[in-house]
Amino acid sequence: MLTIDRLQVRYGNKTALLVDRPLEIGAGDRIGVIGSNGAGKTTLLKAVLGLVPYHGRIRTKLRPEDISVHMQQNHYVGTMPVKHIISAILNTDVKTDKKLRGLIDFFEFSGCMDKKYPALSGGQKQRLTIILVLYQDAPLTFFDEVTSGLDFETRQKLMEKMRAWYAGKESAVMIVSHYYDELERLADKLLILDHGRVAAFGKTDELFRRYCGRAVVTIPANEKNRALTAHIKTVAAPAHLLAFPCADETDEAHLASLFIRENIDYRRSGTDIEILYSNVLSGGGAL
Ligand SMILES: Nc1ncnc2c1ncn2[C@@H]1O[C@H](COP(=O)(O)OP(=O)(O)OP(=O)(O)O)[C@@H](O)[C@H]1O
Repeated sequence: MLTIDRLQVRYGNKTALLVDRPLEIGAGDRIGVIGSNGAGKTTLLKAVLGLVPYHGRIRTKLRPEDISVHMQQNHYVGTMPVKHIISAILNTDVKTDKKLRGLIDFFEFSGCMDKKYPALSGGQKQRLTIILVLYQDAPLTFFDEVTSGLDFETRQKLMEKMRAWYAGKESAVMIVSHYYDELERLADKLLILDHGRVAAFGKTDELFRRYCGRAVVTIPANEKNRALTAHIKTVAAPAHLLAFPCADETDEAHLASLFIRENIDYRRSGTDIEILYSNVLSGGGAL
């Protein structure tokens, strides 16, 4: 659908993004893009959309109108009800357009239609833009931090809706997010950027196996737990956790029985994107 190859974006004399390997986006892909502030995530979307000059190649048969985008900041007229904004932007009749009604119902937005934009909550504002974006049924859609600023519960609900909306659809989605939990729900591939470079790209489960093994078991990083596990191999993890890689079931069972015996709360995961991200950045590798 779209291949990004040897892409370089510079702002002045500073390289903001350098993609040194082909990144392929295919039909049905759900690609999560992660990286710390300034890693080049938005710059990548802007290059694909032709909003910034770049060197390199972006190969696609998609026409500009086949790509839709939900950028971080959106502003709408604040003096008229939202329903008029929707019908003006989409050039359709809100009352009779079945596809639009379906989206409004799906995202539980009908109660907001008579409100003005400034009167909407953060989550409602995001749902408005999502409805406008999804209405286009584009083969490829970019979402740039759709849920930033929303509370945990609203984020979870919105992501669950998005996941359900896209289930079984052929359209490809690329979603930039700082929230690992929502990417775990939505993305099956990951693009990890670090200081403008591609640190990793691939299927989430394959990357997980490469960097962390079959699973990781995590426990709180306190003094007692450190002492107890000093002899056990760890992988990189956020500061509040100790993470132990497991190559197979036997490793998992061994750790679980130790932690049960010692009455330590533990968590097992084969998909934890935060741990995966930590290990990609720390240059960790296979077990
Ligand atoms: N218009 C611009 N002019 C100059 N530098 C820019 C411009 N836009 C972005 N940059 C710089 O390019 C780098 C990448 O920025 P980008 O916005 O792509 O990061 P990001 O990964 O999306 O960050 P965030 O998570 O904070 O949104 C940063 O160092 C940023 O300061």
